[in-house]
Amino acid sequence: MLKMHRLAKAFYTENIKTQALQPFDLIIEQGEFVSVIGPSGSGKTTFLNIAGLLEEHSEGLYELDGQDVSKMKDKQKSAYRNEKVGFIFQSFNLIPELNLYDNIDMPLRYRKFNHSERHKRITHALEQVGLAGRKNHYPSQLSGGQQQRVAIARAIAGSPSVILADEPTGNLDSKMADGIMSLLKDINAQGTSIIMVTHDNEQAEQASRIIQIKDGYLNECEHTAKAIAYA
Ligand SMILES: Nc1ncnc2c1ncn2[C@@H]1O[C@H](COP(=O)(O)OP(=O)(O)OP(=O)(O)O)[C@@H](O)[C@H]1O
Repeated sequence: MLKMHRLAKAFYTENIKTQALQPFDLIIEQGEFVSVIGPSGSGKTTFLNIAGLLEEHSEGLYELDGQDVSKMKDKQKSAYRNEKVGFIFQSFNLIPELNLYDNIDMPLRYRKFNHSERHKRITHALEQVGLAGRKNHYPSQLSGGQQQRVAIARAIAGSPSVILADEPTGNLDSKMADGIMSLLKDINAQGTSIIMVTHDNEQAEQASRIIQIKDGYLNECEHTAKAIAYA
């Protein structure tokens, strides 16, 4: 569960203050699928980065699975991030020099799982994304949709409580995008929370909740049509 209370974020560059996120309250229960929409520069990535412990918030409280993350030291925070959060990016962010198996293995090694536990997790994750037969391939030998599946396998192999996806289908054609959306829905149905930034209203509608961010203000929306009307 993610619990944010009066959370806000300001960036300071030289003497300029940018209030990227205005204070907001938000609770996301375990197992929810939440879409985040909003115009360019509105604060979506900042929100996702704070949720994923990649960025510090400047005010308020953030608890991830009952732990107050603002009290954590850097090392403790990265270990907690690695355990609790899976990331999926628009540009896949796979390591080109490593085959699929080793790409998925990287974050698991960091968590010091033993060899057989890692093998079990990698094999299962590759099966779930439909790439079991490709473990020795390299990212460049795969289509964009397949590369995103590897990134999803890497995210789920660690059994995170939440997956944060920043425009996961932004670089894919519509058929591949549909495949990735149904995979994300399957993973969500197994209990993993998903928070997905998207510019695609049809995709946003597939989530159980839609949050719109505009000029740093977060608002809950019942429908994207309503969000567009406010934009
Ligand atoms: N590291 C930073 N330093 C200073 N300002 C920043 C930094 N990161 C983001 N901002 C500012 O915070 C605001 C929100 O940016 P953010 O990247 O979160 O928007 P976004 O909604 O994700 O945009 P897009 O859809 O274009 O990716 C913008 O005004 C941006 O310029």
